[in-house]
Amino acid sequence: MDELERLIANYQPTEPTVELVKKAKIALLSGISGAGKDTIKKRLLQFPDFSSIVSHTTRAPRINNNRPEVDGVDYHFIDSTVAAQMLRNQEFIEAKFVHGTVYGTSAAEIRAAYEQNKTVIADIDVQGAAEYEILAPQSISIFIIPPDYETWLTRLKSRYTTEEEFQAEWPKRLASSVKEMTQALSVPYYHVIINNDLDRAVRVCRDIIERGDLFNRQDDEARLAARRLLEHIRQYNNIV
Ligand SMILES: Nc1ncnc2c1ncn2[C@@H]1O[C@H](COP(=O)(O)OP(=O)(O)OP(=O)(O)O)[C@@H](O)[C@H]1O
Repeated sequence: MDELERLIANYQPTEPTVELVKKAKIALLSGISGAGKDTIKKRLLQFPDFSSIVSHTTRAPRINNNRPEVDGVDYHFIDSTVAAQMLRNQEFIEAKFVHGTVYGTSAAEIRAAYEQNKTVIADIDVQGAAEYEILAPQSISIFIIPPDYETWLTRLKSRYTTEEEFQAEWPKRLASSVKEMTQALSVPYYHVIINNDLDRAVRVCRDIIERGDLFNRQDDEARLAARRLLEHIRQYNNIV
């Protein structure tokens, strides 16, 4: 086991960090690939009461959706020496070691937002949101879905220049989308948002974040829509 792996295996956040995470205002945006997480997050960040959580990673920046990742926006790109130092200083809320790469969220990201009374927004997978539910049960978890199967495919395809490129990526996206949606629908804490009209989706997101963890009929209807969409995805792709 190398030094970084050992530091992560034994990692514990400080007590003040644990406390901070439990009282911060946190909104988590999950959803299937192409549902609109990034688009909605960017719109929310235009309001002064939101800020984003940018994670740290030791991996190199790469091209994402035809765009090179930007330091400080997509991730804080750090080397192994800095990562080891941050781990020793207990600067992270949590840290992971995935295929030789360190990923972590620094407490400073949340502290700055907390001191300015802002809500932090993170675009996170269902597994990550489940971990936040334990660390920060007050966080608001939102699962974004496209309005229907055809619209989803059109939006996903719009990212690729050729049909071949799309087809090469599709099996991976399809499998992870079915998995993410199935997991999201199996837990009670998600507010589901149908991203049809973008302005409306952003407004609903803001309303949900402001009103806290109360669920209402609109949430039930959106959950039903998510179940129907999942059924359609399975049917159209012969997934049993
Ligand atoms: N309400 C909307 N109406 C029309 N197009 C939309 C809407 N929301 C998002 N889109 C478009 O759909 C595509 C996918 O959106 P986005 O990149 O935000 O998805 P994502 O959930 O972040 O995906 P991924 O997890 O794969 O990065 C983009 O081209 C975006 O411009």
